[in-house]
Amino acid sequence: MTIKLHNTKSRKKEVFAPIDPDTVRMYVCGPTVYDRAHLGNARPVVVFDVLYRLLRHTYGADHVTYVRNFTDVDDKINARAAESGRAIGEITEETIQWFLDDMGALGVLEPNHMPRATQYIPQMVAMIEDLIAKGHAYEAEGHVLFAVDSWREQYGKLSGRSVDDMIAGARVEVAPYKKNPMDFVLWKPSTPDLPGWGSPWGRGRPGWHIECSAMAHELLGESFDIHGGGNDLMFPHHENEIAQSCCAHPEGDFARVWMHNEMLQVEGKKMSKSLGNFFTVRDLLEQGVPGEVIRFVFLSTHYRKPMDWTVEKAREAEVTLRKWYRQIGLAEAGTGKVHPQVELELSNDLNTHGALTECHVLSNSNDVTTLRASMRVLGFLENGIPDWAMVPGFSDAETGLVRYLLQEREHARRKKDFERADRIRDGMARAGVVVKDTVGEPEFEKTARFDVNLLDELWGNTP
Ligand SMILES: Nc1ncnc2c1ncn2[C@@H]1O[C@H](COP(=O)(O)OP(=O)(O)OP(=O)(O)O)[C@@H](O)[C@H]1O
Ligand SMILES: [Zn+2]
Repeated sequence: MTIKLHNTKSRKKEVFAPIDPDTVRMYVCGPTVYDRAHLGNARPVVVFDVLYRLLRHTYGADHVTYVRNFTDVDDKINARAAESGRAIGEITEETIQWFLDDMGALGVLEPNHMPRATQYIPQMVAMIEDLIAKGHAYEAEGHVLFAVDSWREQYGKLSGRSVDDMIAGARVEVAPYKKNPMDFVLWKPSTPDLPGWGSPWGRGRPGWHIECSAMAHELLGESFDIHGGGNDLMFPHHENEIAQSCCAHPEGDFARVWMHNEMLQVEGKKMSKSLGNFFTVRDLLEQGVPGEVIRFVFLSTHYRKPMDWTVEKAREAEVTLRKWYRQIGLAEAGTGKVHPQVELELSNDLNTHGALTECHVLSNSNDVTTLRASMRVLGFLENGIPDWAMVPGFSDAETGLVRYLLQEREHARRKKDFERADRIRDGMARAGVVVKDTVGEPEFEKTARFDVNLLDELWGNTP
């Protein structure tokens, strides 16, 4: 199967061929951990999870190495600690767990490596020393800065800007110790109250960009296949990652394919913490929106298009998923093969919308085993049919049937005819009725595979 991916670097869809055919290597920029992930933050996580799944499906589960970092040293974290009076480690630890729980609820697989920046400080220091030695960085007032002029021709290629345009257009911090306003921080000094590590330039901490370069190099080498992230990171973060990595390791070419997802928006503006127009993934989950519904809404739009979250989209997604789960449950469907059209759509630059459209076709033709396999490759059904897909509510007639059968079962039990009691219980389970024996009256619920005909039959066949 040929996978085509849109490469931001070439601005084209390219046929994907891994450097090492035995192991595809990809890196995605992870969150800075000081607060709950908002819905926008979840978009790249879900998008690159689908890519990870597609690569595993294509090359084999053990032939993909996916790295997604945690930025656990950052001024935003320091600020949060200062204002809350809590320890930094406590905040980052808690936030990482929140993140993993929330993304898990969206059906996201854990990457193979989730490096934390604070565990790679020696590698960052070594890389910075190397950059200084090669003439791409300089020390000034306890800071180390990357000298953009040392790489002027290349800098800005990913985002398609020239250094001069960037200087004119960007709001860059013009510190007196910078030789060029575009120069960016690799290392900065820490005061005693801030986290810091010993270095040749005194006690300090790394800049954000060098973190990703160092972790990617350590875990994936100087050339790897795919680098992903939101398109808001393209400049300056990714541009700076490229500059650092290519200058420190000129023998490699850092990432071959650069993929960027578009933003989740709220009324035309990026959902972001700084704009304050956000709600968290946890908010939605607590409102009772199932994680798989959130996932479905994300995958209904191509990752390179901006999108909104709407209640209507969530409702439609839920109705569809319920229908599909019910079909799969009713048929007690095993897992067949992923439909070739679903593979084709996903291989075409992750056309998840097209893949879901094909799932609709499979549902309409009641090809449930293929539907099941196809949904799984999209990251649904990971833990079987979820509780929320249970069909709510019994009609009066159905309730009458269930009550009658429960009475019969109770009757049999009293007469110690346990075989009959069990037959009734099992028959009800087959018909998709789950009975919970509680202290008073037994409670019962429908599952997605509820079938009134089976219940009717049981009623007729229970002597
Ligand atoms: N609205 C969004 N849609 C899609 N991805 C987003 C959105 N906002 C942030 N991201 C992604 O989430 C990750 C973390 O971003 P970040 O911590 O900068 O969030 P943010 O809300 O933009 O914060 P801030 O407003 O403080 O910059 C990045 O990979 C970024 O690309
Ligand atoms: Zn990064």
